[in-house]
Amino acid sequence: EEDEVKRTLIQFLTQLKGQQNNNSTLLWKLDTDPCKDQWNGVICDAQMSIKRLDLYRFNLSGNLDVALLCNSQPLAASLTFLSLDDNNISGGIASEIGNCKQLTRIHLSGNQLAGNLPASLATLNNLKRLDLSNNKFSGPLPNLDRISGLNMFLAQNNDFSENIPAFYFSNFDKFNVSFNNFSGLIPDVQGYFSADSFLGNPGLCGYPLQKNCSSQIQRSTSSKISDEEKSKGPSKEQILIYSGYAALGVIIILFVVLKLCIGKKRGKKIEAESNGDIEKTSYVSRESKSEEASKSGFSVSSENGMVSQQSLIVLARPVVNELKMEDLLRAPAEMIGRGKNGSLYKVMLTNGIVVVVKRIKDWSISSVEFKQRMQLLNQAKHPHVLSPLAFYVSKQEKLLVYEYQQNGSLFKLLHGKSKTFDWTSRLGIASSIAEALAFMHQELGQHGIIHGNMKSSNILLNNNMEPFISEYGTMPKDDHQQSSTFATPIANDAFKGDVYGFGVILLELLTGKLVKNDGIDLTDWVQSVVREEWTGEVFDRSLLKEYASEERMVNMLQVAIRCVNRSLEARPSMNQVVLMINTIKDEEEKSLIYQV
Ligand SMILES: Nc1ncnc2c1ncn2[C@@H]1O[C@H](COP(=O)(O)OP(=O)(O)OP(=O)(O)O)[C@@H](O)[C@H]1O
Repeated sequence: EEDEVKRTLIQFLTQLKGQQNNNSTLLWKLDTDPCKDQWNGVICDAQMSIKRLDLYRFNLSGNLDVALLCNSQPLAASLTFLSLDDNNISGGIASEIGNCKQLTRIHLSGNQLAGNLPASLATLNNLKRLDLSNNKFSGPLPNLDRISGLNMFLAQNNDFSENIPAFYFSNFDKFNVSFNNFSGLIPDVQGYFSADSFLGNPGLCGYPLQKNCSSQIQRSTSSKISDEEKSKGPSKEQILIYSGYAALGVIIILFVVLKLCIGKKRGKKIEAESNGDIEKTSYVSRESKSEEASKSGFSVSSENGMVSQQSLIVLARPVVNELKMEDLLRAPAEMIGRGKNGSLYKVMLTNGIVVVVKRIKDWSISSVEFKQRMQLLNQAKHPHVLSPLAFYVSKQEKLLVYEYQQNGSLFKLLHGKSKTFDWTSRLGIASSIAEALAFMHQELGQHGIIHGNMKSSNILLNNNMEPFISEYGTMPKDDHQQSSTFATPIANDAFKGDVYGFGVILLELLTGKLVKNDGIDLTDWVQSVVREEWTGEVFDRSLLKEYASEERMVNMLQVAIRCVNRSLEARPSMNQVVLMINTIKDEEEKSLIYQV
């Protein structure tokens, strides 16, 4: 299978390279490994699956053969990202793209790609970002509104035609179809996009363009009708069908009128019999509403104190498909935490799924910004970061719904009663969390989103004891920070706060000690012990008992100490931390092989 994947990739990449391109740096060879030997533009995950093909500005002038790529089952099952931006590639998008179901991003901008888009594009349910701009694509757009998570669609400077289908514009942060050949009425953009997104399409009309639609559409429809009328009058069959419809219409109207008369008579009778009852019923239902709300331990209120009608926005459809606010309010719940930035409830839904609802306190972020933040968090998915399943936002309330993690937090595991937590597992957790945090910094740093509250109670463990960073990007910031940081690149210092938090988690993993113990701060204590050259005293006794390698523990301690350095500049970036920890992990793995 590995050989087949390699062969397919080489064929795909060689076709992309084209005849003229003799760029010898693009070495994709059968006797090497795409992941281990780091083929140009091929990016793999820790499990050595090919995740990304990033060939942006590779000076490629060949042909795009998506069918080849997506007909390879292992590649189709792993590939999440395809970027060929700014090359000189020709060809089109074959319908086999629909097999590459894991794709979240497709970037094909700035090439010579042409032809119609296949309908199968609309079956890529995980797709978030699609950039087809600056190519020669033509024909109508498929109905991409079926992809609920799509939040970027760029198709400017092509030759697309016909109507623009409706999209969920409120989900989008970028949308551009300017300079094409679209025609007809622009769908309702709900104020999310300006005329710039639609300019340069002569046949397009309506808001946000300054071109009134009614006259144009009326003209075209009336000319169509008169053309049809001119071409032929109604046939005999048509006259028969129309008169049939008319007769049916008369019967329906008679039936409705009859029903109305009977209903009115009955209504009058009931009203006369029980005059005060209507008042009573509406009062009871209001009361039962508030009863329902309090059942779950939390209720959602709007300005006028009533249960809000705004709905829950579901992000992870397969897990909590169709979850509604009423389901949350009705389900039995138990409060499991009350921190400085909100309370946490464990909620048992009627379908057996257990979720956790975080109610965020005192965060003066606007609803629009909060929604944008949720969308960005939902895009930046990492296998070791717990993404919200759904959220609710109003002026008064901000709720986040997460999947409940059976095995609790790393804090509980380290400091709770059961202490069967060996060195290899600790190393595995450190490495997974470091990779996840580095990934999130890279994906969301440019939007000013960091974790902001890295600590062992925010590292959760699932059934298989796999770790997850929870509550990423949900930490309210001070107001003065708030207005200045959101949606703008943030200073390096903010990342370094997360690096510090991660360093403290490493110290907890190495020492098994609490962050604050009898007023003594763990970082101060570790640093003082190391200064006195009693480093061995630092480590958790259970690690020493299992004869874990002291050399590797010392190396890890050095990483932790660098992360908690008082000077922000002296702290490494999370990418550097990942490299250091993975070197230690590699050494550990090699030593285990030798032991076997
Ligand atoms: N999705 C979840 N599944 C299982 N346990 C969770 C989940 N989310 C949080 N917890 C646990 O619930 C407890 C309370 O969490 P909460 O977030 O309220 O407090 P905290 O993490 O201790 O502090 P902070 O408010 O600063 O985040 C913690 O022990 C946390 O590990």
